[in-house]
Amino acid sequence: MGIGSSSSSNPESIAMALAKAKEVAASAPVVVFSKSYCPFCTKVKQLFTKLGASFKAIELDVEGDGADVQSALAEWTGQRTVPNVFINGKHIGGCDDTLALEKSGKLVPLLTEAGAITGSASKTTMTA
Ligand SMILES: N[C@@H](CCC(=O)N[C@@H](CS)C(=O)NCC(=O)O)C(=O)O
Repeated sequence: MGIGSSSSSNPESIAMALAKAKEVAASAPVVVFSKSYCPFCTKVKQLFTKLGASFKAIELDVEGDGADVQSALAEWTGQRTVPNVFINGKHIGGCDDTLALEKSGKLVPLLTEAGAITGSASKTTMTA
């Protein structure tokens, strides 16, 4: 491994990963840093799908620099676990945090404001 290699977790590669994490986090209305085998990640992605919200998922166990991005996210957000959810570029938290937002009725407005939910809301009930 030569000097300047980005394939190991050193401060330099984590700094690069931090720049990437920040760029990716703001690159879509909803971004989920995830792992393909993580049940909490599946749950959160299923919730967004159920709500009709588009999202971008980055599977850190598949990405070559996933470990560095995870370390960068831990430094930046204080959260090392996945899923690590961003809405409108803003850090939301993990699965529990996202589910709590839904329970309190705040998630759909956030998703709508971010532009992740477009068109008519499927859960809207019209009473005559
Ligand atoms: N309470 C957390 C649970 C998340 C969690 O435990 N995720 C596991 C993967 S299933 C994790 O990130 N473990 C550390 C790691 O993969 O590095 C949440 O609500 O998001």
